[in-house]
Amino acid sequence: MSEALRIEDIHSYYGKSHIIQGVSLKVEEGEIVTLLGRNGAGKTSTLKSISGLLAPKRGHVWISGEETTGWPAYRAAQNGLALVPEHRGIFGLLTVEENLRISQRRGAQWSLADIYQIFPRLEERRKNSGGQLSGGEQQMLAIARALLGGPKVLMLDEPVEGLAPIIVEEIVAQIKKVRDAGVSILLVEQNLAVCAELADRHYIIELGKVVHHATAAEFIADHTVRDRYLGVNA
Ligand SMILES: Nc1ncnc2c1ncn2[C@@H]1O[C@H](COP(=O)(O)OP(=O)(O)OP(=O)(O)O)[C@@H](O)[C@H]1O
Repeated sequence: MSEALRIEDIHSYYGKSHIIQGVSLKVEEGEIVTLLGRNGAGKTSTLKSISGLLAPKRGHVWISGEETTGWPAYRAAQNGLALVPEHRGIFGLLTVEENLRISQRRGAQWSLADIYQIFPRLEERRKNSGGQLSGGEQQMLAIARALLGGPKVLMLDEPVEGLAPIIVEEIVAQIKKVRDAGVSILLVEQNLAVCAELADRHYIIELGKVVHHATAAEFIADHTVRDRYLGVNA
């Protein structure tokens, strides 16, 4: 198996605040890996450090074996990295189909037909404006737009936060289909049932440091980890 994403000893700051303090992790090709932790642990800042939205002061980032450390976000995106941020970033005044068409990259492997196969609701809603969509549909549109850029690695920041259980199930199934289509995924998510269902491996981060790493089976078996690091008795 080869590595889709690797970061090593990343240190990032907001002003003088040393927020990310030496994070290392990897996502192998075809894997879904989660980054877990309490509020403020540094999960979003880690994704920003990988994508180039927050320039790390130390450490290294590789995407599909190519070092992209310090690259601006648009260049990392061209090299196969996509980030779907928490506040979804879709165009509310454009229709669903317009939102998709402006994200299409010439030569990328995803067609609109491929997208509609994974997200049939988007096809049903293709003439509606982005602003008319439910929260779950907006999340699907945000993921679909990211895919049209042809990423090798997709980073999702809390994709099911605040959504009804039935929509969560739908999005979980869609994320699996995206993985099955060959996209490797780094997932930040607070819903532990979703993480347990989707992921091959988990990293837990606390105060900007990775404090625990577990395979899917270890994570499901070891309830003390959830209590200790995540503050839940799940
Ligand atoms: N733009 C910013 N400027 C200064 N400090 C920030 C900024 N963004 C985040 N922080 C701080 O950095 C720390 C890590 O935040 P981050 O958003 O990465 O955490 P998180 O694990 O994603 O948490 P959450 O689940 O609440 O989103 C927090 O203490 C937060 O207050």
